[in-house]
Amino acid sequence: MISLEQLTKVYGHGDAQTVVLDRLDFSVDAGEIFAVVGPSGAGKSTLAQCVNLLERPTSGSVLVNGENLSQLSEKQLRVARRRIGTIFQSDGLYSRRTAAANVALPLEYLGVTAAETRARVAELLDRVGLSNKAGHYPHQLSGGQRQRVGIARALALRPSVLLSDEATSGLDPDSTRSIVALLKELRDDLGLSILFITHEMDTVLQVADSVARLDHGRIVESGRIVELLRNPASGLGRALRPARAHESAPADATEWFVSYTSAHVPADWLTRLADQLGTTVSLLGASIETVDGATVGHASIGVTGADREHLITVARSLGLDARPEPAGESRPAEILEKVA
Ligand SMILES: Nc1ncnc2c1ncn2[C@@H]1O[C@H](COP(=O)(O)OP(=O)(O)OP(=O)(O)O)[C@@H](O)[C@H]1O
Repeated sequence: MISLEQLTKVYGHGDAQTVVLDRLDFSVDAGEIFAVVGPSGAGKSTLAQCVNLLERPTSGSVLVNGENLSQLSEKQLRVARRRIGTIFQSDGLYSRRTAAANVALPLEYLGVTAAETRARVAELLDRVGLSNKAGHYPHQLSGGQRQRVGIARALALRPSVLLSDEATSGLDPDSTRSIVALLKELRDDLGLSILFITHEMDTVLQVADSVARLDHGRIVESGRIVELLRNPASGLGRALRPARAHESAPADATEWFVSYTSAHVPADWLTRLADQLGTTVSLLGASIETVDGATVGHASIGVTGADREHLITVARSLGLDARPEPAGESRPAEILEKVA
């Protein structure tokens, strides 16, 4: 488990002082993938550097399994850092070393015997699905495969925390999906706490259990993905929803956004809504996602001439959260860009 307590990083002095991370408080449990998203300059890279103590926090703490890393000497830190495996956007592999030799590096630094190293490297390459590429050099591997070698190397010292800093950025969608699947396997099989820093919201939806949005060094919104998706008032929830194909509402209709958990609504909710309101309801766009085993639906509907409060009440009686689509509000795709 990794916990940040009031983590603060300030660069510069006096008038030139910049608060880059401002009292961050959150924990990533064992067996949890926690994503941090935010616009450029929000402080994501600084956060990654403070978490593995490459940068010392100005104040506040980073705790791994209860041990406060921020108070350790450099020498103690070198040992403590073994508990944090890190993967970056650039795979950081040595081009003159084979995949196996790259994975072996942290073990060599520690003076692990050659026989033990060979066995551990074979196990790690098997873990990331690359047993057949052990003798390949980085330039002979795809971007996704290189990233897998990087993950195997990050796991070499059996960390309890994996820090992923834009590790899927720049990968094609298939490679991203395969890295996402691997990270989930590692979460489940090894009980790793994974801190996943990214600017890609669609990857967050695929990989994370929880997410926090960082802006100007502050966490402005956070929560479990499933809760955010269910909450129509959540900005992160809206940004996380896949962009929907979307019709325009008829000229005499107002546009509403509804969200629901399938288990709690009748399958014919649209018909019932129209019946109970005694008006025309048209479906403009919809998407359904399965998150944490729950099926969460979202729909944009056009409603002709219904009273606002009455509509909300009727929708609620059917298990739907309804709210008017604010005029001129960005579509999810545009919100995604803002978050990115
Ligand atoms: N060594 C430094 N000295 C002074 N300011 C810094 C230093 N490193 C980062 N900053 C400032 O901290 C802020 C956050 O930078 P950071 O690189 O952490 O953001 P980011 O969210 O990772 O951005 P991006 O997504 O563009 O990489 C920026 O305003 C940056 O200029």
